[in-house]
Formats: sequence, structure tokens, C-alpha cells
Amino acid sequence: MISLKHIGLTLPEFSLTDICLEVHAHDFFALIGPTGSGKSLLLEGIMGIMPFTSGSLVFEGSDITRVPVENRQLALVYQDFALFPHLNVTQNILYGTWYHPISKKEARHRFDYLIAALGLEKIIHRYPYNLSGGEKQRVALARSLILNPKVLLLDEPLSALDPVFHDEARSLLKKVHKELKMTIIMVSHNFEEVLYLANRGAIIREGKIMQQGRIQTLFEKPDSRFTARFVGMKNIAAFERHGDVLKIAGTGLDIIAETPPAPDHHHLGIRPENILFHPTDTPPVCKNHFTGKITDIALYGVFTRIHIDVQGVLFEAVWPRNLVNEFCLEIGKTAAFEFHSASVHTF
Ligand SMILES: Nc1ncnc2c1ncn2[C@@H]1O[C@H](COP(=O)(O)OP(=O)(O)OP(=O)(O)O)[C@@H](O)[C@H]1O
Repeated sequence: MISLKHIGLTLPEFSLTDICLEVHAHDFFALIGPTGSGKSLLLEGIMGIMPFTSGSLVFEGSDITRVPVENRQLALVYQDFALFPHLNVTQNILYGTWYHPISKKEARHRFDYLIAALGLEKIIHRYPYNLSGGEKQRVALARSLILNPKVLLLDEPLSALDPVFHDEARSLLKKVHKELKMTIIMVSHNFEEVLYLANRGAIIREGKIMQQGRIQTLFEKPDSRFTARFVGMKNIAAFERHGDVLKIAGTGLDIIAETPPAPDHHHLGIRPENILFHPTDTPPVCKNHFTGKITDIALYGVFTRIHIDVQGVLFEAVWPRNLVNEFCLEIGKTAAFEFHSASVHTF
């Protein structure tokens, strides 16, 4: 539906370089990457606010690289929702219709639909200064959706909301995506949100696309050390092949992977949540099982992040806090763990 072909955007101190992206119809596409990597700039380029300096943007088969913002059938919702403070909710939502060729009747029809769908009936006369974050977000969505855009561009749409509104607003986005059959491109820093909402996505670093595809693939099968680290894969190490066994380089530790690594793969990684605790008095279930000394325990709410040293190699696991208490795991004590060969990812 949207193809970015070798897109470049050059600014005095930053560039987007050779961006090639495919967004399909009805995708919920996530753009993720470190701060300052160019995600918002890319969104503004797609919207037409920041002109691309090279490459082409193709939308439903037509080249729209030079088409003005108002003719693109796209809508952009900013992180701070950017509502007009001097207009009430109704006026904010209808604003765009005053400048577009939409009949009053059609505008009213869409307005009534959106007010009901987004639950805004009770606040249509209020002004932005006395709306909650969640309400502002719904108004901003209605204001964008009233123009019937084919694609909705969202720049961190949930980051300004507190945890209570966050979950509600997340469900609302899922509903809008499903019921209005929208194509959505969303910039987000929140992996939980991305995994919940998006089906496909891309990881961007210093203005370049590092990897794109299905969200599950990005998180479970990253294809570079950067992507692996960025999506939270841990236990990353270089390996040497010894037949079917992967030996962690410079150590005596042997790892069994389910599928043989491709010839150009030289690193392995295991997500910390896939490192499983096993009590020393029971036989291990997995082919990969090790015993080591706990060197660090950090508490994260109901979870703990544990470092275990096995012959000089540090493994990182995420285990429930109650498990740590039950088995009296402490720094300096010995712990045994295992992981399935299917959890060993190589790249
Ligand atoms: N209008 C502009 N003029 C000049 N430089 C800009 C402009 N907009 C963005 N930049 C620069 O481009 C780079 C990428 O910015 P961008 O806002 O796209 O990053 P981001 O990945 O969205 O970051 P964050 O996750 O922090 O929001 C930054 O160095 C920023 O300062």
C-alpha cells in the first residue's frame, strides 16, 4: 500500500539514508529505534511535512513524493495531540472539514459516528485545557479520522498518558484499527505496546532501516547484534562450530541449537525469559543445562533479573520474584538453569 523506495532526507546534522519500506494495507506498522534515530522525521516525510530529498514514496500505486500534505489521504497524530486550545471539542474535531471538500451533511454524519465510537458524547462542549490525557487523545483521533484518511500516522500516541489511561487508549487504538479497517504507522518506544498492537514493523538506527518484517520475527529472530540488543535479547556471544555443537568462543561451554546456524552466522543469543530455573535435585529437561554462581540480583516489580557466572561466561535470566524467594537464591550462591535448543537464536 505504501512503498518507500530508496528514500533520503538530508538535514544539516542528520540524514535518513536509503530507506526502503513496505507497509501493506491494514498493517499496524511500528517504527521503533533509539532516541534520535529518525522515526518522527520519517513519519513527517511520509505525511509530506518534511520533503524527502531523494527516492520515491508510492501510495496505492501512485508516486506521491511531491503531492502536498492535504492531498495525501494521510493523517498524523502527534504525541502531545496538538489540539487547538481556543476551540472546543466539537470545533477541534470539525476543524479539518472546514478546509476540505466535504459536504456539511457528510461531516455531520462522520462526526456523529466518531463521537459515539470514541465515547466523546459528554465532552463535546469542553475545551482542551480541562480534558484528561485520554480524552485529548480520543479528540485528536476523531479530528484525524473525520477526514477519512486511508492511513493514520501516530507519533508515540500513548506516551503522554498515565498508566490507567494508557491501557484504555491502547485498546481504543486496536478497536479503531480493526473496526475502521485502517492502515496505521506508529512510532513507539514501548515494546509491550508494539507487541500488543503491531503486526509488522521496522527498526531504525541513525537514519537507516536495520530490519523490517513481522513483529514476532523482529523480537525473536533479530538479524544483527544491534537489533538483538535493541529488542532485549541477552546472552549474546560469538560461537565456533564443532559439528552440531556451538562452542562459546574462548570458553569450554557447548550450546546446542535446534537448527544449524547459517554459514554467515557467528553469534548466538538467548532471550533472558527463556533461561529456565531448574532445582538442582531434579534432572534437567533441556539439552542445554548449566550450573553457576549468582553474581547479581536486581528486582523489577514481580520479576528479578539474575546474572549467573558459568566458567567466566555471564548468563542473564528473568525469573519471578517468588521463585527467587522460594529457592533462597542469593548473590554468591549456586544456581542451575537450562534452556531449550529452540531458544538459541543465531545471527
Ligand atoms: N526540522 C528539523 N530540523 C533539523 N533537524 C531535525 C529536524 N527534525 C528532526 N531533526 C533531527 O533529526 C534527528 C532525528 O530526529 P527524530 O525526531 O526523527 O528522532 P526520533 O527517532 O523520532 O527520536 P525520539 O525517539 O527521541 O522521538 C535528530 O537529531 C533531530 O534533532
